[in-house]
Amino acid sequence: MDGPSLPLNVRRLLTTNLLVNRLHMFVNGIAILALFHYRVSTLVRAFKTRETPLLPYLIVLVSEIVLTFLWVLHQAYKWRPVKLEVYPERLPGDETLPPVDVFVCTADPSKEPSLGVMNTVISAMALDYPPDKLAVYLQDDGGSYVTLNAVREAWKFARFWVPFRRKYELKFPCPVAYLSAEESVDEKFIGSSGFAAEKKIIEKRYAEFQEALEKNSVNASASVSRDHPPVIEVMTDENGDSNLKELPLLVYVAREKRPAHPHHFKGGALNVLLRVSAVISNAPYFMVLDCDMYCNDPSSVRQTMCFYLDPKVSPQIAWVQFPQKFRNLSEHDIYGGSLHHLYRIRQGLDGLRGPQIYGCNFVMTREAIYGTDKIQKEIDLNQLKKSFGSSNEFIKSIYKNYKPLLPEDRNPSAALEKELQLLASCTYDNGTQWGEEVGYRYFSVVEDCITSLILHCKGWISVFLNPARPCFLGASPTNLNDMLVQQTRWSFGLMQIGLSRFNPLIYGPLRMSILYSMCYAYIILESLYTVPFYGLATIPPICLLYGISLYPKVSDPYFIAFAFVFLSPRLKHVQEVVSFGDPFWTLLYELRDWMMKSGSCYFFALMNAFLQKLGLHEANFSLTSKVVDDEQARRYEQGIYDFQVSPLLLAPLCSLYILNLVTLILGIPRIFHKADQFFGQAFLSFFGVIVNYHFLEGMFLRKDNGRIAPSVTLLSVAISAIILCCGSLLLIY
Ligand SMILES: O=c1ccn([C@@H]2O[C@H](COP(=O)(O)OP(=O)(O)O[C@H]3O[C@H](CO)[C@@H](O)[C@H](O)[C@H]3O)[C@@H](O)[C@H]2O)c(=O)[nH]1
Ligand SMILES: [Mn+2]
Repeated sequence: MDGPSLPLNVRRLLTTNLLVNRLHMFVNGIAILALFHYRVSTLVRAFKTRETPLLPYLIVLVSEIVLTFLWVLHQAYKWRPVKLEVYPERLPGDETLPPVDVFVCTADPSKEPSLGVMNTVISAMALDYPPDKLAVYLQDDGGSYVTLNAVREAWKFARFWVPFRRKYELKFPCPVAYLSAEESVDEKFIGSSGFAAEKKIIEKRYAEFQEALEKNSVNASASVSRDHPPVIEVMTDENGDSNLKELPLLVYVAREKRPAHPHHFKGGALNVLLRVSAVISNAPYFMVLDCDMYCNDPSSVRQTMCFYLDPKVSPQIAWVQFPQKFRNLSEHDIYGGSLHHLYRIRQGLDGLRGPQIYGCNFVMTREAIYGTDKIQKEIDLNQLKKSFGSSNEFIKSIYKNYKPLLPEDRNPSAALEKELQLLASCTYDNGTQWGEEVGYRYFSVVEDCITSLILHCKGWISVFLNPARPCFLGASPTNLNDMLVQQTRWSFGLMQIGLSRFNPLIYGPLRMSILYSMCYAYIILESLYTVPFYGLATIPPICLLYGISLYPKVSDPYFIAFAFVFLSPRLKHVQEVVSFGDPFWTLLYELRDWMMKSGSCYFFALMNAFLQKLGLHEANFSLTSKVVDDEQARRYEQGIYDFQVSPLLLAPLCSLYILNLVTLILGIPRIFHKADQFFGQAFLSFFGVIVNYHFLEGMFLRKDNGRIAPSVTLLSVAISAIILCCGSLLLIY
């Protein structure tokens, strides 16, 4: 018999990767040391002789120090790669599964169309989990009647969809995914006449549902309100004709919003959901979904139970994280939407303390996010109110044997209504520990990263589950502007943390291992790449123009060290991409993305974070649009860059490109006459110009709408001329 003897989860050390990684670290580390030996000795000489100008030399040195610093931090990810596997089929019977609450956040029906959001909600209701142990909450930050009506329509459709999905054990919990699937997804029942008839009915009802939502969405953007009281509605059975026991709970929540009160973006929304759900269903575990991330595999929550029902590991685990995967990626994923560059290395985190929270697609324990694991039984009520706020009912809910207030018919009593209004009010947090020590932390616009940093520092661990069949599917930005804007927002949020007392280089090592602090430090300080990027994209080309050599001659033995430090990370990249099974051109796209981020997103993130420190900039959350622009989508599909990008984000990149191109052309005579001396330096610019060929195309060769606007090109020419002049003045004379 299988049973207690068979493990629910297995952790495998990836030995080959581990060996390759450590070997690379060792060899590359030595080459870096040789490089710095050269730098320091030439600098000392330059100080004495004053032959070469010092400033350009120092800038290049600082660039190399920052690059090395980030490289060292990055190695922590590669130290101990581990893969986790789960066996949900070995789970005990349904009666032993714990309840789970699902939280979906949405903010604006004009940017996040209702049909998509409702498909996410319905897919969560249709998970393969006992319906009486599943509750789905939709938090609407738009406070929009369009969304509320859509939820009511979704509830109507779910009454048919959920039992249908369950009865035929369909592998697709999301209606639109099931109905538009190309392959035959239900061949198991294809012969049975009952199934065919039922599927027809479902198709018809889905069409009606879709039509109702379309009608309902006409005034979507006008329906969004920033000034409204809390609205909470539990969907229920007005006519008494459906069996509520077969359907998970569905609750619409719009927290109170007032212009004068900070609402803390998604972190604030999730904290309201934690409180509201506590007095309605109070499951010990909750799952978070973004509104465009539907459930693709019905077994996702069960898979997480392979950890939570394993007594050996469960007491320390705060969350089980799935990756974000996307259904709309083209073969040429030019904007790096797959995020594979992240997932390739994240295996290393499981060998340490586990992955960060990636915002959605994870199942977490309330205990961890409340911090109640350390609360003693005899603690005084006033003390608890200071932490958790004034609601007695909520405080009762943090104890194990609490019975939530919602009656079986799902019609809230007046007392419950009153409690809900209090818990979803915008002043509830005031004077409490919410956002500070309890719940999602408000400190940064990337609520996920700061919250996981703090929980990891408190001793919690997490695990990363990346099964072959994606459990959740979302939509990735398919144009350059959205990609850059999103990245700028993330990087800004991370820099908020990096510039605060939570800087993991200081905050981390006191509370967790050095290796793990390095992982956090890397993602949080990644924006620092902008420093060497600007340094190396301006100084070497300008110096080339003036015949100042910054790198060893090709005949110099030190040249090998430089060449190695340049080449070996490229080769390591090849190894990682190939062994992960990504197509070869991923190498090029990832390199381009990294350069675009470094020149644009990281730069503005760093600036804005400094400005915020000085009180000159206010943190904001620019929602990514989930509405698809057909022309842009077509270009993305064909692998053609769409440069309809805010000039602010684009001009720095174009300027750097022009600068390198021009200096390279003007420097040709020098390169040929003194190839030995200038090869390295010229190669750097050459590499940048070749890798970023799409900029050349966008500025000078393309004629379509997606090209770089001539005004931006002109502006960039001017900027690069200014950089050239200033650079020459400052550095040469
Ligand atoms: O004030 C807000 C802002 C956003 N959201 C919701 O948050 C989710 C994520 O917003 P989106 O604009 O899609 O941002 P992304 O950049 O795609 O989000 C990534 O980055 C966020 C911040 O780190 C994480 O919360 C997300 O889970 C992660 O997918 C969406 O469902 C929004 O509706 C709110 O509910 N309230
Ligand atoms: Mn999103």
